[in-house]
Amino acid sequence: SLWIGNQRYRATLSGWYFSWTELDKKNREKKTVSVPVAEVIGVEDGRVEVQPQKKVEDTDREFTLFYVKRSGRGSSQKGLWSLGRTHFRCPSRDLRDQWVTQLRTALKTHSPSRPHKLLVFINPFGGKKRGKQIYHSLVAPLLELAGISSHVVVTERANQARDHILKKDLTGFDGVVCVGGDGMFSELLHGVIGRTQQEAGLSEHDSSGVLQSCDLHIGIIPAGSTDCVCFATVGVNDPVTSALHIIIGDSQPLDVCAVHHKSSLVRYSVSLVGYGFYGDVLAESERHRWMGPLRYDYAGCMVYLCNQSYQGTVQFLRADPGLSSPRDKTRCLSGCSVCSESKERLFPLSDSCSLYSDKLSQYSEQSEGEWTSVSGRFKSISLTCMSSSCPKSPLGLSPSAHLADGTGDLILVRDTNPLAFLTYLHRHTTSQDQFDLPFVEVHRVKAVRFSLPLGEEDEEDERTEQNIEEGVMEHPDKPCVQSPSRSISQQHLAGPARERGTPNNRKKRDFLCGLCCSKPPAVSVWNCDGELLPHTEISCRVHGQLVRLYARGIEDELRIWGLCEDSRNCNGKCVLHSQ
Ligand SMILES: Nc1ncnc2c1ncn2[C@@H]1O[C@H](COP(=O)(O)OP(=O)(O)OP(=O)(O)O)[C@@H](O)[C@H]1O
Repeated sequence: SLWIGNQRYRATLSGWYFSWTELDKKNREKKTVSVPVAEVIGVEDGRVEVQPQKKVEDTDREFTLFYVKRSGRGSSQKGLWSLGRTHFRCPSRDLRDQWVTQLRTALKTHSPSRPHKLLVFINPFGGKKRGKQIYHSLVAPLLELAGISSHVVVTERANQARDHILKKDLTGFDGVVCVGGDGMFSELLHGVIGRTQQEAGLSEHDSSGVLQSCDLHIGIIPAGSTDCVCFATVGVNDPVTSALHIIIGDSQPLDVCAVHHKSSLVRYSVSLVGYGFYGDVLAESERHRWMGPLRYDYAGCMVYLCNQSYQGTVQFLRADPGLSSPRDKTRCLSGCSVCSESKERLFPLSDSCSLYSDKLSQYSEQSEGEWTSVSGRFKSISLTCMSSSCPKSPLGLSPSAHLADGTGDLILVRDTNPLAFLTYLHRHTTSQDQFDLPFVEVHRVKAVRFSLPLGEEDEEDERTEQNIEEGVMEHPDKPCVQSPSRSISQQHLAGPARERGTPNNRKKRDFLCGLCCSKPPAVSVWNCDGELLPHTEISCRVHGQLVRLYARGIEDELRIWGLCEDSRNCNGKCVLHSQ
């Protein structure tokens, strides 16, 4: 027996769950709360509080249990986690000590993959510039409670986090965490992938090459103005929820798309590689950064009104249509079977029992299949390795895309009238099928190539050379990836370099001349996870499960609330994780 306040409970710690059942005066069982041991954050002697400030009252018959608490069933904030806390009173000090010891032992046994030491990068300028405050007030106390040590670096410049991961000794760290937005995540992504390839002696510049998947986990504490990767892998943008996923050592593999130009790696992407509409919107929004996050809405309207479309040829390698399809109406949710079955296909030589075994994705030219080619005028071309859902588009760019099946969804929107294109865009904000339109096609692919029509590619090369001269790209033989990061790309594409008047720079400036100019621009720009790419002719290849995030994908509400150790016998009285 344990007491919470004056109420008596029957508590059991059995295998994977710690449960407590309320008893009435006649010893009849009422509601049960059941917490998976894997979701226990900490067990402390006495009455302990951590929020708003740490307070310890060392009473000798009490202990405090901290655990993951989900927002209530049917809540509008699906996926939101908070820190649950319950003070238990035991009949004696001895029994209290036994409970604490047993719970801590269970925690060690059932949660072997929790991190012990993290390297945290805070971007003090991301989003609303609250990164430091968010970390110190909301995240650090939780890490301390869970016994996780952290080394914090407050960045002083763009790419500092990436360079640190690439060059510094990371012995002892289980994972790297960013406090910032998608740009900071991208720095960590490039650092972790680059470092892993360096250590494996592999070149990132070989577009058909095999990449080593990364053991160092990445955590995201959302504190940016765009936190799409966090939203798509956790389901909400909330620092506490993300911190709790990190603490319990959740592990979500993620496909990564490597973007190459000729024989050089340009960048890695996890959410969107987009040409045409999405490229133009980013380029236009970069010119209005002073507007803050509103710039995206403004740029979206302006680019839509310009009604541009672009000529080009898209070639792609289809993924196996027998495994899944972008129109099969499924959703990639936590524990997705398509993604878990893909592991064996992607890493047939790995020891399936070990999450951390050394593994190489098994791409080979022989098994690639035939390239399909589509030419024409496109309003937009998008490749996404995940649904890319976000608060504005809850189902995302491709609602049935998977996080970790080694494929991406290629969405081709052919030239059409402005009203039809508006219908396509609008459907992203509703549950209507955006692919059920005659000018839209979607393919599940492993690789994509894009080329410009004859006559356009010279100018593209000219720009490429100019960018290389300006230092956007580093030498291909250099082992680490040179990402044309936000700052660099802004500097060289959106910033002063654009104003120099080369043919391409002129073209860039004329994005919005469709309304008034007789000769609209022939070439758009690629948007790669919110960065402008310095090249137009690119090739993309999806590397299955290349990195791992401290996340678990979006949880299926029905599964969570229906999941209970003995749900068949509890007659609905049983609650997994208290509300
Ligand atoms: N100390 C720093 N000074 C300037 N830039 C930085 C610093 N630290 C990180 N950065 C860069 O700032 C960029 C944006 O950061 P982040 O993604 O955290 O915020 P954000 O508000 O979501 O960004 P944005 O709105 O520009 O997309 C990143 O690409 C990162 O490289």
